[in-house]
Formats: sequence, C-alpha cells, structure tokens
Amino acid sequence: MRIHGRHYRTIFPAEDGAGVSIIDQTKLPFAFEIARLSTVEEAATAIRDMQVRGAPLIGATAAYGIALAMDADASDEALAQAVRVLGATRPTAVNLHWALSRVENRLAPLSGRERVRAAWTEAEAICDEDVEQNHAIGANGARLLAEIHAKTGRTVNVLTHCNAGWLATVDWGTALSPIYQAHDAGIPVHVYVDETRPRNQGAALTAYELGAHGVPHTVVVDNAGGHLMQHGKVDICFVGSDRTTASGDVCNKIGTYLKALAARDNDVPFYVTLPVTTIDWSLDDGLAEIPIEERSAREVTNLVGIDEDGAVHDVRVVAPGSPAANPAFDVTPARLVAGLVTERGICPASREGIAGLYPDYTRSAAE
Ligand SMILES: CSC[C@H]1O[C@H](OP(=O)(O)O)[C@H](O)[C@@H]1O
Repeated sequence: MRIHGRHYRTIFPAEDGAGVSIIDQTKLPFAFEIARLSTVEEAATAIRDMQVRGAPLIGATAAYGIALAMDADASDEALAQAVRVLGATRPTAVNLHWALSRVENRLAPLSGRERVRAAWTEAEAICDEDVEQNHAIGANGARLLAEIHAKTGRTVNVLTHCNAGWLATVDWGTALSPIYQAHDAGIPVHVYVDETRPRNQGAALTAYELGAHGVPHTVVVDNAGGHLMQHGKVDICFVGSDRTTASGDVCNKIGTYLKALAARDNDVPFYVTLPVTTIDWSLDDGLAEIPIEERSAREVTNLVGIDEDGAVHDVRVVAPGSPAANPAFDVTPARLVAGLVTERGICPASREGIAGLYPDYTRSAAE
C-alpha cells in the first residue's frame, strides 16, 4: 500500500537489522506511526493489544517474534517459551498457530547462529508468501467484480465487514485485494464499509486504506447492511476469515454471520476471501470447535476518538454500572457462503470444494 507516496508492507525488518518495524494500527486513522519491536515480549504485546491485527499479519508478527527471541537466546528453552508466550496472545486466528508451528519445526533441529538465521529467513518467507497469496486472491476475486460490471454496465457495489485489507495482512489484504485490483484495472467499484463495532476496524482502518488508494467508499453503521441489501444497493459481499474449517465454516469478526444471513435473504452473493494459511484442516464443525476470543468489556463501554483540536479522548458511552460482553468473532455456517476466494481459485464452501483446490493438503491432513 502506498502511504504518503511511499510503499509500505505492514511489517518489515528494521533498517538496523536488529528489530522489526510495524505500522501501529492503534494510532490509525488519525496518525500514521511506525513502531519498533525489539523483543518477543514486545511482539506479543503488539498482537494482544492489536497494534497489529488480522489473521495473516498476526501470523507474520509471531514469526518475527520468534526471530527476536532467538536473537536474545537461541536455546531450546527460549524457543519453547517464545512459542508459548506468542501462542497465548489471541486464540481465534489460526494463522498465529500455523506460523508458530512452521517456525518451531524449522528451528528445532538447528542450533546457535544457524537457528537465529533460519528464524529470520522463515519469517521473511512467511511474509513474502502472504503477499503473493493475497495478490492471487485479488486476481481471482476481481473476476467476480468484472463479471458483475459486464452484466450491469455500472459501478459495482461491494459490502465488507471489519478490515480484511492491507492492514490485516503483510500487503494487498484478502477481502480488499479484489477491490484494489478491479479498481486499478478500471472497473468502477464502490465499497460500503461496515464500521464494525466495537473496535471500528472498518470505520478506522478499511476506510483509511480505501481512501489512501482512492477507492470510492461509504462508511455505514453495522446495522445498515441488511437495509442496503433489501434496497438492491449491494451487488456482492467480500469478507475475510480468521479461521475456516475443512468443511467451509467461516470464523470472522463479530457481525459477519448477521451479514451473511441478510445476504442470503436478499440473494446477495456472500464471498469469503482467505489464503490457505487460514484453513484449519483439523476442524469440521466451526460453531462447536473454533475458540471465540472474549475481549475486554471496556472496548464496548468506551469509544476512543479525537476532537477538532486533534486531542484523543476515551469516553464512556454505556450507562454507568452496566456490564458489557464482547465476543470478538462469530461463525458463519458454510451453507451461507457463496464461495471461498483463495490464492488457488474460487471454490464452494464445502469439504469437497476445498479438497478440490487443495488435494495436497487434504491428503496429508487425512494421514
Ligand atoms: C484477513 S484476516 C482479517 C480478519 O481479522 C480481523 O479480526 P481482528 O481485527 O480482531 O484481528 C477480522 O476478523 C478480519 O476479517
């Protein structure tokens, strides 16, 4: 993504080669700040406090977190401790556990400087692969937008929930990648952006990055999506995923399920975009098996914003003394998903559909 005329990935090795740079997403959209991670504890805090967030970016940050840990102490105990600390940060995005397992398996047989070098090399490979996968997701998803434009001859209206864009990945994004590529190819696209309470990833992050790329968009409250679909304002929905089961159940930001229900009721195609790293091959029943993160009630009771003078305020919007619950994700059953847009193509949200795109993965998962 180009910000202030310069291309950025959301995470990259610091110029001095001793740390990791991230875009601090808790400062957006009002300030664009690069933060430095120098220790595994700082990487864990960045994930837990959502300075970085989004399944693929969480995985990439965890991989670099291990590299930072190995810089300090490349022992087996330090490796196990780093995996434990990073693995305990957030429970739902499977990319976190996939990345930790991949790096740990790569490092286990190594020692000393070879282990340190491999940790950094593996983290960089995970990032490079994510960029390639998301670009391919974009190309596959952009075809859907081109088809709608060819059929209607007008601007294609997309609705998206939360932020599954450049800021949720290393680059390009998943749900926003098809939008960027269609826009760049001259296909007129407009995006309805769900604000996505309580942390407003849509209003703060998706709107920010679509604006930076020049993509027309309109921020709407979460509860407006069904109304827009009833009035024919939405041609297609694109959302991301934090964990999708081998049978096609999709876990994503809270509120996704309600959008899928409204889409089904209004015959609006509801697509989920994801790389293979977000598929959990061990799970079949998403509703029963995917762990749903419960975040702080304060995220519901309070809002953070800036006033006309640019001063940041944290204000309570819920009746004093009233408790709040804050499940951060929900599960959309495969039956409500029109298709999965992946780096390998588009498939039905079903065990057979996924196996058709990933025979190499389903075979090894069965062994
Ligand atoms: C491409 S993964 C994006 C996914 O992650 C977000 O959750 P969070 O902001 O809490 O990390 C949301 O579910 C997005 O769809």
